[in-house]
Amino acid sequence: MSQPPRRILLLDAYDSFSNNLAALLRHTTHAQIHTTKIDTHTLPSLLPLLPSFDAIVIGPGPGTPTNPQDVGIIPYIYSLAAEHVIPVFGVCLGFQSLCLAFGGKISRLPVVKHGQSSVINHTGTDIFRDCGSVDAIRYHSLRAELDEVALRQLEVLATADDGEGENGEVIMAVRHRVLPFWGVQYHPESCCTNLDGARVVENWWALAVEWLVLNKRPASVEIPEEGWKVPLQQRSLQGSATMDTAEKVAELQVEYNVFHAPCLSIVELCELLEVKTRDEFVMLDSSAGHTGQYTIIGVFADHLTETITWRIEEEVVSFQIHGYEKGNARAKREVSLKGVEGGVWGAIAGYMKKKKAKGGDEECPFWGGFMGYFNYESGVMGLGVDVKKPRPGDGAVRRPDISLTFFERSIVVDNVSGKVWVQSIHGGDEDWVGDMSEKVKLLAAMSITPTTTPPNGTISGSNSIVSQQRSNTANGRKLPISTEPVFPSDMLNIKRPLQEPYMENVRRCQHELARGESYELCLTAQTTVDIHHPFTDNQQEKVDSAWKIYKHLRKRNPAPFAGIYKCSTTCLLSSSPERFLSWDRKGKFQLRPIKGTVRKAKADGSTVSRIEAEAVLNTPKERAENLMIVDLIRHDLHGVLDGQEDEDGGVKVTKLMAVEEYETVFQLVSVIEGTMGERMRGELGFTGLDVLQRSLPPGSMTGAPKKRSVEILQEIEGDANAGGLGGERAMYSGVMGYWCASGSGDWSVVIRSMYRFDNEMEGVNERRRVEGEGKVERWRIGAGGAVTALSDPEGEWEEMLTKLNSTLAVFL
Ligand SMILES: C=C(O[C@@H]1C=C(C(=O)O)C=C[C@H]1O)C(=O)O
Ligand SMILES: NC(=O)CC[C@H](N)C(=O)O
Repeated sequence: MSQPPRRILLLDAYDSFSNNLAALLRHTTHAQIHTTKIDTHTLPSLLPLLPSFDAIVIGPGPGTPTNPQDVGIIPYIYSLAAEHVIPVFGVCLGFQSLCLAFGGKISRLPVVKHGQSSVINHTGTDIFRDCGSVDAIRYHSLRAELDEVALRQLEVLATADDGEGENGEVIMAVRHRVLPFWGVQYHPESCCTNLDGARVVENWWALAVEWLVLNKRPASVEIPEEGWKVPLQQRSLQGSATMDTAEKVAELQVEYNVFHAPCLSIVELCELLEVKTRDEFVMLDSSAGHTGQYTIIGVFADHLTETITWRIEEEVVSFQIHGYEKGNARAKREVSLKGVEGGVWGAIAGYMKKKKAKGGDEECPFWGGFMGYFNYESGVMGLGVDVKKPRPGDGAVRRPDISLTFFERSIVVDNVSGKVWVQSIHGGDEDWVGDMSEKVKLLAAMSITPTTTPPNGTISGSNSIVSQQRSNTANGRKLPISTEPVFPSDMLNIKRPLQEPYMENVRRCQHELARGESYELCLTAQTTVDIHHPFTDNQQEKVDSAWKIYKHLRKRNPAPFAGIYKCSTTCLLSSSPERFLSWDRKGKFQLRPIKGTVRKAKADGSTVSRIEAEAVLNTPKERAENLMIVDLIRHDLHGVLDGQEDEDGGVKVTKLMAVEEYETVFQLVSVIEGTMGERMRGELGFTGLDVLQRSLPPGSMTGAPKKRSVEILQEIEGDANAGGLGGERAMYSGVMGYWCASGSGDWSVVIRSMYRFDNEMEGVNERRRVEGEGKVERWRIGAGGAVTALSDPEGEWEEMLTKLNSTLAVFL
């Protein structure tokens, strides 16, 4: 007779590492892991479910075990009546709660440990059986102390010696002397805890099963669906997207021309497409090495190109078709989100569900599809955190929190090989593809100088990204980087955050870290640049500096994830170095968080060398900052890719803390990858959008644990003097990128960028016009950095300025 599966209940205390623990449990125990939040159930609703489980694991989390709101149902687990007792393994907050439940005392560590490793001294017995030398990662501000009375109930299995100058000896693991309860203070699931450190989970499971057998606990029964409160299986956005039955899935045939144009200038190409005079222009631009290879331009077509926008406050999503006169009834429709599963995300997924592109060139990353942004607040909403209202800058004109344009026509340039694709998924669009190809070829031909182009049109030596990047080249020659500001300084009014309030915010963050509320907080601030345009008689003339500024930006701060999104009352200009999330057509996912920054320019005018940068980035402070985000990102990815009982996303860290060089900074970068299984992508209808939605906002911009950190930052970032917008970040800290109708996607973190709202510009204009001073437009630039317990406020201020200046430099 086959045994029923073993099941473990994982209680998640709103941490950003819980899914890593679930993955480790799944691999080592081969049991089914079911996760629920610490406050989903009350004791009466949980008790009837307990026979369905063989053990409970209580995860880490922010806050303190003495605060009922931070621990929810946890204390009840340790005080279950004898007939309900079940084996338990507590990690960090779960461990501290175990100690507290049996007489231990919780206090603050004099020196907190977040993302740092320690040698664990252990007994070599019990859950440490066969564990050799344990090197483990710690994320805690609090400690458990056990006096004689508590020690009668709990046995210490491991400690770490932090030295008398720090915390002295800190308890790292305990077990109850009679009951089947174990706990560890360190994080066995961290990717930098060694194998011997993770082995405790395997040993615990063996001991737990032994206890189950000895105590003749009956085999677990099926989980009753009702009473469980959360769906046992996650649903995909497309799986739940309702489709108009009249509408059918359209197979969109890609028509394309591909040719070599190695001397094509991206700037000239944009100008050919009338970037200077158009109200709307969208381009994802790669103007420097590493991950940056392609430039993708979405080409607007009258009466065809559609933009989807949504604002958090609204219960409708708007669809606007490009090119109609204002007021034309066909230009815009609004669709109610009432009853739409997945809300605006479900609506976006449903839109894409009907569009499947085929027949494009596999080598080309984008065939047609969505390009646009999700701002920071749209991600915050998804965490179940309220967005602060009223939002600054709000005015008469609608400012979307999500804006995505569906492009049927596009031009893609491979900046390494010089290949160009002109493509359309509109069907019957050969004429446009043909005409546009001719125009682009002609433009490229005009730039060609015989010395740089081989006669047969192929390119030699194209294997180095850097050597073939054409960002700062014209006709193959490297241009000197222009240091001319875009506008004369008397036209500008720049308002930077003030140093003292910013440093005070760093200290406030550190206070929260000391209290155990967070392990790392990415503090940010915003700078405004007002451009005062001289008065002209023609007030209708549109102030458009965007292209002028962008051209400078791509020269001054070349970046792999640069871009322009000028559409629907907002304009975003980015020169981001950071990929957030990409996925290919076969379901392979990649995240590439950056954490750890060194400025290249030294005070004496010389430049920091790579070796010097590596020395700085190899310190415990920088490595800890990066590791915390790596563990958080692993959690985000595991959360979706391992979501189904029989699915294993194979989440792996493929690059840990590599030093990468950019125009003005060195950065510490890690790469995390995973795969979405065929069943998930096929039958269950999961797409990259599911991963994107559940991973926003980017962890590198929040800190860990994500939810609590976001709440804390909303409070701290309110102060206007410190560059706060009342807790709002808007486009900054969001993501920008594409979701191709072929199934792939690539999204960057919106940093080293600037953005503008039309209403802000016009609001100021009106006043200025009356005063006869002309027009004013306002750009905002966000910048910040991760604050940890090891940060120094002055250093954080400098780091924020370094990042700010990589973008602000175009105005200086
Ligand atoms: C906050 C910013 O950057 C983020 C913070 C980093 C850090 O703390 O080292 C590095 C890259 C980004 O994830 C910014 O550029 O404004
Ligand atoms: N990782 C954790 O669970 C941390 C627990 C607690 N908030 C502390 O800081 O000590």
